[in-house]
Formats: sequence, structure tokens, C-alpha cells
Amino acid sequence: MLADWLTVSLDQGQPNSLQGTIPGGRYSIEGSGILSLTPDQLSDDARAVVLSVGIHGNETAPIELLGECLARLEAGVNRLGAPLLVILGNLEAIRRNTRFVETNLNRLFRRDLEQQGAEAERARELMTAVDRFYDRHTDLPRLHYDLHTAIRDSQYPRFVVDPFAESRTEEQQWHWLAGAGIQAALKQHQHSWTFSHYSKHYHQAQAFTFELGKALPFGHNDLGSLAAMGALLDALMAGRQPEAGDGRKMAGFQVAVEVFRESEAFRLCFADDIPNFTEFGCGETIAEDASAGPTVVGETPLRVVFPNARVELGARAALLVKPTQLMTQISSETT
Ligand SMILES: O=C(O)CCC(=O)N[C@@H](CCC(=O)O)C(=O)O
Ligand SMILES: [Zn+2]
Repeated sequence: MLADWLTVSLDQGQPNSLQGTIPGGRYSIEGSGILSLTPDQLSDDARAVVLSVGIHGNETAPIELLGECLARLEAGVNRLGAPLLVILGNLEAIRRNTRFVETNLNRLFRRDLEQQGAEAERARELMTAVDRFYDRHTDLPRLHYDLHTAIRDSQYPRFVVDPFAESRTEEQQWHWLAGAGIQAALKQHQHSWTFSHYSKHYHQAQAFTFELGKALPFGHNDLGSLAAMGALLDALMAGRQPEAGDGRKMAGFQVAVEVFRESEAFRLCFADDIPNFTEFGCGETIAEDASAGPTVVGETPLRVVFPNARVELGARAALLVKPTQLMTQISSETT
């Protein structure tokens, strides 16, 4: 039943039943593409875990990866030991294999949202689901991993965005991420109203946006390269300590400049197929905008991440990033 939940949600079919049991606990379908799992017994290292996929409809590898993890739970190969909220984000966009239908869902996760439309309604449903879930588990540490794939190749194929918030990112997270094969992390410098930012900002969760390779259609993903990531998700579901790697080996970056598209006459001044994290040197022009003028690299070289000239007016068209230390202090266990 659980493994079918993804397919049934996408086919707009009715599940046979809204609730049921799995080894170690029970599940309940709380809405379209919203599934909650509750363990019979909490494991010692359990956190309240939100896992979201398909916030962008054409990013299919995380959906397949999560499907495999749910199948392992259902088959009893893994055992539920932590409460879990599983979210299939933009259902209509997934059906159409497109990034979004009307607007980018991953910019709408704010409590003062005024926008209307399909994606805005979905953002409201998902924010409510997350609020209810964390309210049910106030005694547990909170975690939200929002799983994506990127539009283009990357010098670091697997990386995370660490959303800006007042709360600190636990040092342990870097070790978990390294153990899961994540190669780089990018710290945001300001509020970004993404889904992972929502859980970090409003609920003080440990939260990241994951970029797990390049966006490809269903059936074309190399899940082998995501095996260690699957093992991290399995450990979170079981409430076990994940396999840790050495977080100090991950490349760290922070956003230096956010480039917005401010006019129709906006262009990026480099080839469309450059990989994420390509470096540009002093004096190189990154973008030209009839309204904002040119964006030129200053004295420090900068790398470009998520360039996209075709975004809506007012939206982010690229991040320019520079190296940073991820861990400010090295704890005694890791030295
Ligand atoms: O590859 C791209 O250009 C976009 C990939 C993507 O969807 N990235 C996320 C990052 C969210 C964040 O900044 O935390 C997005 O743009 O929503
Ligand atoms: Zn995405």
C-alpha cells in the first residue's frame, strides 16, 4: 500500500484505505500527496522528520528514491522508529513533468502569503500540514529535508542549500550529509521563502534543500549514485543515528550576491550549459538587465549557482557564491 501511495497520488486515484499499518507503526493519508507515519515505539534517536519531494514537478529522482525507502519500510526491511511526514509537493506539475504550472511553488512558503492560484493554495496546504505535524511532536528535535534535482550539471553533483535563519545549523548535520555523499553546502545570506526555509525559520528545524544530481524524467535517474542518501533517509525513518562522514571534507560556500531579473530585457552573459559552481573572475560580466544594469564580478572571484534567465520578473536569476567555512568550531569528537 505505501509503495503504491506515490503512484495513486499522481494518478488522482482514490487509495483503498486512508490508514493502515506497516512494520513498526501506522500510516495515515492526510491529504493529496501528504502522508504521515507514526511509530508504535520511538527509537532513542528519533526526530520529527519531514521529507518532501516533487516541489518542482520535473525533479523525479527524489520521488523514486523516496519510493524505494517507503517500499523498504513496507517490506519490513527497515522498521519505523520516528514520526515522519512525507510530502509529494506539486502534484499537477509532476503529472505534466514541468517545474511548475503557474508559478514557482518554492518561493511561496511564508505565513503572510497573499498570492492566489494553484501553487499558492498548495503552499498553504503544505504549511498547515507541517505546522500540525510539528505541533504533534513538540518533544522531539525537528528535521526537514526537501529533496530536489538541479536544472544543469554541477561541479558538485550533490549539494545542499542551508537556508538563512536565526537558528544555528547543528554541526552534526554536516557529518550526516558527508556520510550521505553530499559534496558541498551553500549557506543562504537572507530569507528565501523556500520550503526548507519555512521549517527552519518558523519551526527551528534543522532543514536543507538538497540538490541530488540533474533533473531527468522518471526511469532515467541513476539511483545508484544516491545509495548513501537512501541510507540516510532509512536511518531517519528508523530513528537511528545515520552513518557519519567527515563534514570537514565538504566544500562550503556562502551567497555573496543574489541576481534578480528586473526587466524583460535581462540576459545572462555566459553559455547556457555551464555547470553550477563555475567560477568567474574579476571584471567579468555575469548579467545585463535593462533596469538594474550589469552585474560585474568585483575583486573576489565568484561562482555561479542556479543561473536561469527565464525566471519570472522579480525572481532570482542566479546566485553568486564564494568559499566559506561550514563549521565555525571543530568539536572534540571530530578532531
Ligand atoms: O537548478 C536550478 O537552477 C534550480 C534548482 C532548484 O530548484 N533549486 C531550488 C533551491 C532552493 C533554495 O535556494 O533553497 C529552488 O530554486 O527552489
Ligand atoms: Zn527544485
